[in-house]
Order: sequence, then structure tokens, then C-alpha cells
Amino acid sequence: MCGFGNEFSSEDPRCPGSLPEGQNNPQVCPYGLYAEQLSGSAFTCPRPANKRSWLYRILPSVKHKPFTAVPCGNLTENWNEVEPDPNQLRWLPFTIPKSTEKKVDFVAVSLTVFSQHDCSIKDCQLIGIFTVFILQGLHTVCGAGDAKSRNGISIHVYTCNTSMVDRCFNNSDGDFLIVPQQGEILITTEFGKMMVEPNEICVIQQGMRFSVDVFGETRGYIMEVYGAHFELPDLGPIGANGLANPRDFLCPVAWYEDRKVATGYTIINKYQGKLFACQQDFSPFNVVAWHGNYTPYKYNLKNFMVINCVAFDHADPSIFTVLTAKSTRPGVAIADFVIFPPRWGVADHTFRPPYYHRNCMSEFMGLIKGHYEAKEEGFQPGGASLHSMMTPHGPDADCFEKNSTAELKPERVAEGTMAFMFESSFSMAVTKWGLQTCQRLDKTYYQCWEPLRSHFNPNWKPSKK
Ligand SMILES: O=C(O)Cc1cc(O)ccc1O
Ligand SMILES: [Fe+2]
Repeated sequence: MCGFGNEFSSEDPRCPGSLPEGQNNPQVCPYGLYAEQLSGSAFTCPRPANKRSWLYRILPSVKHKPFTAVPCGNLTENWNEVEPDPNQLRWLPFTIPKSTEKKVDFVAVSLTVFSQHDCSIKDCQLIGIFTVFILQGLHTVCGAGDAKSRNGISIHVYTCNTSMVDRCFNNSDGDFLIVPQQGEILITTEFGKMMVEPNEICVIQQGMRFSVDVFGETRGYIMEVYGAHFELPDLGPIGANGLANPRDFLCPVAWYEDRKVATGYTIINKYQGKLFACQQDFSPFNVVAWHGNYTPYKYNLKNFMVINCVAFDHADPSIFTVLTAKSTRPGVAIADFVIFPPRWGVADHTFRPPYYHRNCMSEFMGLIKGHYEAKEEGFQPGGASLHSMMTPHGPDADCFEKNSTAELKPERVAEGTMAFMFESSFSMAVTKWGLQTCQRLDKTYYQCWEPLRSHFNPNWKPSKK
């Protein structure tokens, strides 16, 4: 179904009439279902910000065994693991585990052991009776703020090769904006299923349970935001249309399974930055019908209606904002999701690539495919860069030299590529995994600016027109 933040209604076609008519809480729901509300905003939020959905399910979510803590692996909300580092940082493509070596799903590796288990593996814990569970699918790269005070952001990467089986994830802390980079992901949610491929993004909002199927070696980026939901940016003088148009956002239709899982279905819950797991004996994807405006959704980046300079000078990248999670300060985002889409470059008498700058915001960039115009080399698909608050950055020396002398005819920019930026008003800390454990930090990054040389000529005269 299409539209951004609409009031949707959906019934699994196997159960016509499963959505109660005219009320949310009938004494007995059609088909003997349970009614359950999922709130995405305070009950009392003003209407434009009020989000909730009603789920009609075979069993309510509350029927589960108690949650117990499980090791967090490389997922963290500890922003003090290592000393701060204000340098320009760049990562080579994050390593995806080979399925021949170990099977890792979106969240974890699980090993089944058939005897009494005496584990010496780091980050390993017994779940239920015989399953060993090691968190290795999700890795936190950087972030700031905290889930408890409902203000902040975390940036994670996921690298995996196996589908989640009888296991789902549920983030009590915030919303996940997921950017697949390699391999499509089939996301089963309580609202239905969504196939999301590279060059599409999806948002799974706080509290929504989901399970991820993959089809090979899979990698992507996640921006997690606490305490705010993503919105479409205001358009101001652009007018009523443009950038990401509401009709291009898609949400799933109801789909349920009535499946008993005698061996145990595991719900993994990220709560206050830590992970917990519990067991139940049925699939949580048992929602037969739902209605509401609080849903997961996806968006294809090819639909972005690009607006940019058609005369001279370089417009700020905010012109490419797909989604924004607003802070309470006017105009200041907790985080923006910005893309650098294929487009025409036509600016006259202009240095067309990104300018040199220092920013009071933090800029985390990733690359889905192709290359990025400010750095033809070194910044690779599946890698990343972080230009922290006030850290100088800009085009590498090569890019500067080429574009200072290039003939300025209209030309396609970023054809066949897709770079993106998570831009945040938080001063983000990098995790130990990001700086050390992942072993993907490119220590030579600073060298791309080393060849920049002075062109200063004190005797320069304006050229005669
Ligand atoms: O740093 C970057 O590459 C992102 C960026 C792009 C741009 O066109 C202008 C400013 C900016 O921060
Ligand atoms: Fe920048």
C-alpha cells in the first residue's frame, strides 16, 4: 500500500472481515482474534504527530517466557569505549562472513549443541536448552546520546549470510532506517512482508517485530534514532511536490502464519542499549488484520525527485534530504538521511563538486554502488566515512585539480552510483569495533588531501571580460 504515514487498513485475504468494523475493541473480535495496540507516540501527542496501529492477532505478544540478558557482541551504546578521535575516518568495505566458514544471520550466529554445554566461546550464552547464541550480525560503528533519555543516534552495519529461523528482532529503543548495500533482504514484520533491495531503504519503527531472510552474502547500514520518528522534510519554497514524494513510500499488507514452534521461537529485544531474549511457542507473525498509521515502510531511491542548482554555485546537500528525524530545536535534525542521486550538473562558472568545509553537524557517509564524486578512489561500496563535528573535509586533491579546469558543459553526475549521508547534530563517538576490532579503518585516508598545493598568486589580476 502506498503513502507516507497514511491511515492504512489491511486484512489477510484468507480472513475476510477480520478487521473489526466501527470500533477497535469489540467484546469478541472477528475470527476469535486478540486486539493489541502498538503505540508509536504518547497517547496525548497532537494529531499530526500521533501514531498508533491496532493489530488483530491469534495470540497477544504478552504470551512469552521471561526475557533474560544475552551478550551484545558488537552492538553497543557505550560511547566511552575508546578515546575520542576527531580525525577524518574512512573504512574499507566491512567484511561479510563467508557462509562456508560460519552461518551468521541479521542478528547472530546460532549453534545447536546436543550435550551439556560448557562454553568457553566469548560472547556465548545458552538459550533455552541447547542453542548457543553469538551476536555477530550487527555491529555498532558510532553514535551518541542514549535510549533511556530518548535522545540520540546509533549507526550500525549488518553483515550476514543466513536467514533468521524462528527468531525475530524487536528494538524497544528506537527506529531503524535500514540501507541495504549488498543483497536484497526479505523482512517479515507483524504488518506483513517487504522485499527490500539495494537502492531501496526501509524503516522499521520502534517496537515492531521483524525477521530477516537473506539470499547470499549480505551487507548494509542502519541508522537508529531514539525518541523521534522519521518525517518527510518540509518543502518550503519548493512547493507541494518534489524530493521524496509521499506516494512512493510503500507499506506491507497483512500476512499471518498460525505456526506452533515446539522447539521455541526466540524474540530478541534491544532494550536500553542491551539485548535480551525470550522464548514463546508460536510465531509472532500472527497478525491477521491491522489498521493504523504506525507501520514499517520502504522507499526506492530511484523515485527521488532531484532539485538542484540550474544556474551557478553548489547547493548544500540538504537539498537531497529523503527523511529527517527532527530534534526539538527548529531546523536542527537528530539525523537526516541524505542521498547523492544521479542528476545533471549544469552550474556555470562554478566548482561543481562538494566544497571544502567544516560542519557543526556530524557526517557519516556510505556508498551503495559506484563511486562518490568528491573521491573517485578509496571510498568503496560497502565502506564508510565519518567526518565528525568541525573536522575539515572535502574533495581529494585529484578531484580539486580536475574540476578546477574542467570544461563546464552540462553533464550527468553520479550516473549509476548511490552515495548517502547520515547527518546528525550529535557529536558521535566511534566504538571500539569501529576503530579497532573491525580492522577496516583506512589509515591512509588523510593522504588523499596531502597533494593539495597552494595556487596563491599575490600578483593575480581579474581577467578582462
Ligand atoms: O562531505 C560530503 O562529501 C557531503 C557533502 C556534499 C556536498 O555536496 C556538500 C557538502 C557536504 O558535506
Ligand atoms: Fe561534508
